[in-house]
Amino acid sequence: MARSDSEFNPDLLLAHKLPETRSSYNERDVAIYALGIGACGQDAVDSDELKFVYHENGQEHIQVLPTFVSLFSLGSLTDGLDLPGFKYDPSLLLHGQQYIEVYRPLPSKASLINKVSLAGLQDKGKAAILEIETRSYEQGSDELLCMNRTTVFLRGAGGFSNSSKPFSYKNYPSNQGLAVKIPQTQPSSALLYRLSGDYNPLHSDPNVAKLAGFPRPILHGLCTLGFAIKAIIKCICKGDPSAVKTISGRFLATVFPGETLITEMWLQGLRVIYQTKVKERNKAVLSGYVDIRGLSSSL
Ligand SMILES: CCCCCCCCCCCCC/C=C/C(=O)SCCNC(=O)CCNC(=O)[C@H](O)C(C)(C)COP(=O)(O)OP(=O)(O)OC[C@H]1O[C@@H](n2cnc3c(N)ncnc32)[C@H](O)[C@@H]1OP(=O)(O)O
Repeated sequence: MARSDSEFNPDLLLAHKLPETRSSYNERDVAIYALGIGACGQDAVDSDELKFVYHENGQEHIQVLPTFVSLFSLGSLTDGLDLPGFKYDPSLLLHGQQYIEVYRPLPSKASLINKVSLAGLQDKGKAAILEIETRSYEQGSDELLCMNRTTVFLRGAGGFSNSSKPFSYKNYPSNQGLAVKIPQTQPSSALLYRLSGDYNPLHSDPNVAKLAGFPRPILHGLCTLGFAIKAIIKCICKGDPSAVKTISGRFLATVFPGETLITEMWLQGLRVIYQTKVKERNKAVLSGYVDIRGLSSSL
């Protein structure tokens, strides 16, 4: 892996105000996203999943999976990594965690205003951790639709503060039985998923992947998250995507397109604890929790 030639000035970085961004999506975007996380991947008429890609039974709108909102954080940094007090090699960046809150039913098309802020910065010695919060509103509405907190793990960028008291900032408070096999990812999964808007060549270009220290392109973290949460919606929420209130996930290890993902889940009250493993390597790659609004009485 190449050494990072990074420079951090936490005071400058945290004082920087990030601009609002605008974005929009339509039903085609919603369907392409669902296909990218494997909806109907094993069965084109899957009765639990057709509604995410097609107007099943004449339904008026395609239903939106809650992890779709993770795409709203992709354009958070309009100037890429060009931030004051921050110099970093983007090829060494890995997605560390994703936290999502969905406040209202998701429309199948919308124009959005995204308010972006830096929510955290930590010096972990060998790495720096940066957290970016994106609060999304429908244009013309004062009501918050959803919130994403994206944690990026910046390899080689730690050690910018006093090692006896490493820099740590966060602007928010810190907070059995069911197992399901998720259909395996496809060798082309990252190539399809990138069409939802994350064109980082780490996921498609073998040379870029090698420079970043991987034998071949790796799967987008948010694609793995989408697979896992879709399984929870199927198994626990009886197929109802609007039952999901909050999603939290930490990416523990890389996934290669084509590997089989198995998600185990445990229901504790209205919280689902989950862990996703790559079957071929018996390796945990993602863990976290999902808070749900309620369970239907027939469960
Ligand atoms: C300014 C730049 C921002 C740009 C942002 C743009 C907007 C948003 C876009 C976001 C998308 C970014 C691009 C997407 C890329 C991807 O999708 S990459 C694929 C998905 N991610 C992965 O595959 C990563 C898988 N995980 C790993 O490989 C490893 O877990 C790791 C991240 C390399 C860390 O492992 P390791 O170095 O062994 O760490 P540890 O020694 O275990 O721990 C050190 C400390 O770091 C904390 N930590 C560990 N893992 C994470 C994590 N995933 N997230 C957050 N924090 C982590 C850990 O707790 C340790 O801390 P302390 O306990 O305090 O010491």
